[in-house]
Amino acid sequence: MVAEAGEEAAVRTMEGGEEEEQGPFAANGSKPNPEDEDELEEARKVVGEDGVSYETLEDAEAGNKIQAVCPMVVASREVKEKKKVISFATTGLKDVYLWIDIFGFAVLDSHGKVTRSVPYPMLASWMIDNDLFQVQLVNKKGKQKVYTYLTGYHTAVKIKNRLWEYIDLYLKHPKAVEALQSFCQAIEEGNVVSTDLLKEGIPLDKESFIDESLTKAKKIPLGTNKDGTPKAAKLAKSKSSSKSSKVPKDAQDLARAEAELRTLREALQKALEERDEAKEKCEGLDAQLELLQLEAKGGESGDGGEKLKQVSEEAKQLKEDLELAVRERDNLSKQLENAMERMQSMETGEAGNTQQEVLHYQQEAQQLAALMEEQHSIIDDLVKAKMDLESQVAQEKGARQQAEAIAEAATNEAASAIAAAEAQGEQLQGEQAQIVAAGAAAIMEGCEGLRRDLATCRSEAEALSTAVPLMSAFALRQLSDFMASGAFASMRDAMERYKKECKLRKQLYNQLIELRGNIRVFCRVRPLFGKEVEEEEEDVTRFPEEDEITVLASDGSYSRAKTYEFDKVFQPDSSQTAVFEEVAPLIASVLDGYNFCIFAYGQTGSGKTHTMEGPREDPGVNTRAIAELFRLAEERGEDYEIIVSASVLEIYNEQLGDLLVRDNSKKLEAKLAKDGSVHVPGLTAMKVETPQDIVKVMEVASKNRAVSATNMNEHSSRSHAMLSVSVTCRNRISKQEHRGKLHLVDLAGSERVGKSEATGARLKEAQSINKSLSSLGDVIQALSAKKGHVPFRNSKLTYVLQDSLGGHSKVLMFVQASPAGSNTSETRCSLDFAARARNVELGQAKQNSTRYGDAGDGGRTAKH
Ligand SMILES: Nc1ncnc2c1ncn2[C@@H]1O[C@H](COP(=O)(O)OP(=O)(O)OP(=O)(O)O)[C@@H](O)[C@H]1O
Repeated sequence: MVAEAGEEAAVRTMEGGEEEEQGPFAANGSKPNPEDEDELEEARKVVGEDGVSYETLEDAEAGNKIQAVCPMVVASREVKEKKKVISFATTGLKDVYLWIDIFGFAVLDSHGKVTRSVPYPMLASWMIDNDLFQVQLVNKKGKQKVYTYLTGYHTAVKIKNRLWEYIDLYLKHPKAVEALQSFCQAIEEGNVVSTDLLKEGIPLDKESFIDESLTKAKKIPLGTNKDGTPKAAKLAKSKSSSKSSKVPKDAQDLARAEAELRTLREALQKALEERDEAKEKCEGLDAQLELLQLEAKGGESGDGGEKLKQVSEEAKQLKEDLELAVRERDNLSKQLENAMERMQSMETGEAGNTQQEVLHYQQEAQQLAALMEEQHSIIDDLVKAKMDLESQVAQEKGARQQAEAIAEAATNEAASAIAAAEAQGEQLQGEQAQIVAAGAAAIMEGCEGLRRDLATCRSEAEALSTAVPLMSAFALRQLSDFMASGAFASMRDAMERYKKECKLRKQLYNQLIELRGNIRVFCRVRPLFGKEVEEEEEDVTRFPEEDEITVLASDGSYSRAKTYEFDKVFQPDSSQTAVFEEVAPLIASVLDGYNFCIFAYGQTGSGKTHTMEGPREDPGVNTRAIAELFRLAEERGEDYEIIVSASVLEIYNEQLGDLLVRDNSKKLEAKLAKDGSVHVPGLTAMKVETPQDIVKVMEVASKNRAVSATNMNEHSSRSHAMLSVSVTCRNRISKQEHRGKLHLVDLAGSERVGKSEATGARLKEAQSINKSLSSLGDVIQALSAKKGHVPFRNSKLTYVLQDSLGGHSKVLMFVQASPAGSNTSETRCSLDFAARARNVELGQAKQNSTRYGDAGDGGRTAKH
């Protein structure tokens, strides 16, 4: 067999090279095209594995030509039409197509290449068992080989149906049956079937085949052939000659009909036999009756009367039996007639009906098959899904194995790394051990030295322990001798003298600065608080000596440290009382008719208000100063009459305001009197008779003071506030009157505009503050440089402070400082300013003293 030979090749071989010749199974007689040629050429090269295929055309020509033709004709036709007749999957194979024809079956791969083709004669048997399609082949030597294909149930059913479809078509087509019979017989006998047989064969184009088959099936009754012989017989013959054990469906139906006919014939035969038997019986009875009738006639003459009666009854019975037999006979005759009729009809016209029935059954069977197919397609899908899952599982397994292999490799690697590390560790341990040993040896040596030292120390200590008591006793003796001697007394005297000297020196210094009229400067540093503590800010202030302060760099280093000396330096823990103690001695001068100005300078939040005003429960300088005034006045006795009044002036945005009236929109102007004193016409002055009165005054002023928030301090004062207390002290006896003024000024914050990040109204405030404070700086500068012109008029602040800074007043400045590192530069600016101010010599203060009645009292009289 030439399993690979294509249709054209096969025909050529058989026809002796007639290329134009078309094989009998060529689809509609179409001519082959070059592409088909290529495909077929390709197909020829494929070698079957079963040992029954032929490799070359020569082989085919050498023998068994015809056997090669049939499958190849079918195969090439299918290849040509590129039909995927049946597809199935086998392990390791993809897109393999299997198809079966009446002449055999072939297997194609996805490219349409024939991988195996088997002619019908070699197909010993085939069967479909669930998902398996099994073919048993037999080669020329009679060797059997079984091929099993995994098809899926649905595919298996397709295979079966297709096979039956072709067989049905062939069996319905007389020419096909003839061809099949001759073909099979020829092969069975080992003859080569002539090509003419195939040439004369019927086309396998399915559509035309079906039409033609059905037309012919109508025209040619199945019961007869063209030559008039009963077809069943021929079929039986063909069936017996075929190697296939399968019986066509029509043949089965006809066989069934034959069997039925046979049964009916047998029944008819039986009925005829029974009829003959009954006939015989009837004839016997008639004869008996006749005889009896004769006997009856003779009996009437003698004692034959009884006998006649008996015979008559018997005859009556026999008659009844006869009638029954006749009915039976008629019945059987009728049955026989029916059977004959039925047989006749079967033999004549009912074959068509049977055919119809068969077709009907076929249709039903097809419908059932379609339903089955549906189910099988679902099952196929499930089988496919299962296979997919299995392949996935296989993949997963592969991946897992790979992962395990990687893990194992990693484990091995880790193990070897650990081993290497251990080895290295051991080596390192060895090295370390050597180092440790060397170190230990050195330490031991050191210890030995220490031990020696210790022993020396111990011996020295022992020596000392004996010496110390002796020495102590000696020292005590010396001390008591010393104390008993005049040296100790003189030393104590010296100490006391030294203290007196210091006090004197201070007094002299105070007198000196009094004479010079220097501005006294007290520096007060507040403690770190709130945010500064939370953020752990650096405290950049140090106090190396009394009344000295050092400001470090903002990071707390001494790199840019600067030390200042002031008249007094109050550290953060200084109390309000301690601060006022230093102020108190200066207050008395107010009662003596001197002007005294205390002002607090410093950046926002540095403690100006705290020092001047202070909280109610721990008041600052203002309250304490007034209280001191009243205390001093009281101290002076009833000879003195003290008249005290207070006013509070605000300078806000270069405008003067009265803080003792709620509506301070009234414009105020400072006036400089001829005597050099400054007064503000229209400014409210409140009589103060007790220290508590001044507290009330300050509360009113505090409420009216312009206060707004900035990002430097939660309640930053944005204006300068000046509490002016006028004190008139009259001596009732001498009629001497002293008029002194105490100005207590809480300046606005001195921080730079840039840092306050103020905008809009706040910016204007800051600019005004800057202007007044820089004017103050200029005034201080001019005063310290003893310049002829002092620019008091440059700002409202300096103008108002003119009578304090202009030479007739005593001035004390509190420079307030923050210890926080973030405020370092502001602190330095303030301290630099204060240091300059301290150098200012205002000259000796002028006492305002007149005779009683020489000048107006300017206030109401307070009697003590
Ligand atoms: N010596 C101090 N001891 C304890 N707390 C202080 C001290 N000095 C200032 N404070 C506190 O620091 C905060 C700021 O002080 P204060 O209002 O007096 O600053 P300021 O210089 O007057 O500010 P502004 O220029 O905004 O008026 C206040 O809460 C105050 O109680």
